[in-house]
Amino acid sequence: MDVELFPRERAEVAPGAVHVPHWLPAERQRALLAACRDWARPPAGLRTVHTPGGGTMTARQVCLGWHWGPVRRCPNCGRAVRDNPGCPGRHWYPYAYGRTVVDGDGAPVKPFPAWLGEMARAAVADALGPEAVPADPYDIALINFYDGDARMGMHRDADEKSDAPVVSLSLGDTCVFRFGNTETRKKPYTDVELRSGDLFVFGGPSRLAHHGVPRVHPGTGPPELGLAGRLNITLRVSGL
Ligand SMILES: O=C(O)CCC(=O)C(=O)O
Ligand SMILES: [Fe+2]
Repeated sequence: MDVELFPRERAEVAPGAVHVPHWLPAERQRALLAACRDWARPPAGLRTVHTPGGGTMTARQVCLGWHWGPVRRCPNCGRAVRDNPGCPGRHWYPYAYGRTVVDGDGAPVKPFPAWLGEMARAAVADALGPEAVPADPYDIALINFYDGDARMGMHRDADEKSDAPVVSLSLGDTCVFRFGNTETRKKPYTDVELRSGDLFVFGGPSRLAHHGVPRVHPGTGPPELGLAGRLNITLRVSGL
């Protein structure tokens, strides 16, 4: 139960970017968490991601439908991407969607369930209106798990061919979600508090806006959910 003095209201943070507080009721949060726990198990389970720039992501990730990872071969010189830091091709197209966990156990990516696609469509309709629901099916889920000091740097979700809105659902600990602009990683941006059950949708002119998670507040999730840390599920249309 929310016991806030001032109930949190839905807000359009930028054109096409809408925050809907407590979109998922408690029992749907529990069901989604149970599904995430299954997806996180091997094979093709939760893994540590090495970013295109050579860093290591502190949030661990599992993908459904399509796996987001390094392309196996550099399109420029044909060598394995991580073996050729000097090759300019590395900077053109280092990461892409594929069907196997090339940077993990090599297993096929887990399927994207139809019910998750239905949830994404309902989320877009609620947040942006029925006319914003894409014709193409949602077919990618990226599930990020934040524990300890995990966070996520400012980036754009730009590896999809479709411009369908991205749907983001949060479970567990509250975080600061920074939603910026399409031009730079820097200001102007708006900091939004995402709590367990919150929905955030970004499409239209905000589809390629930079965003990130500068902070997660440990121990702030609903105790009855039974999750230490934060899970974020982003649902996307690949257009592939
Ligand atoms: O954890 C979040 O709220 C954001 C995740 C994200 O931006 C991504 O997976 O691309
Ligand atoms: Fe993102």
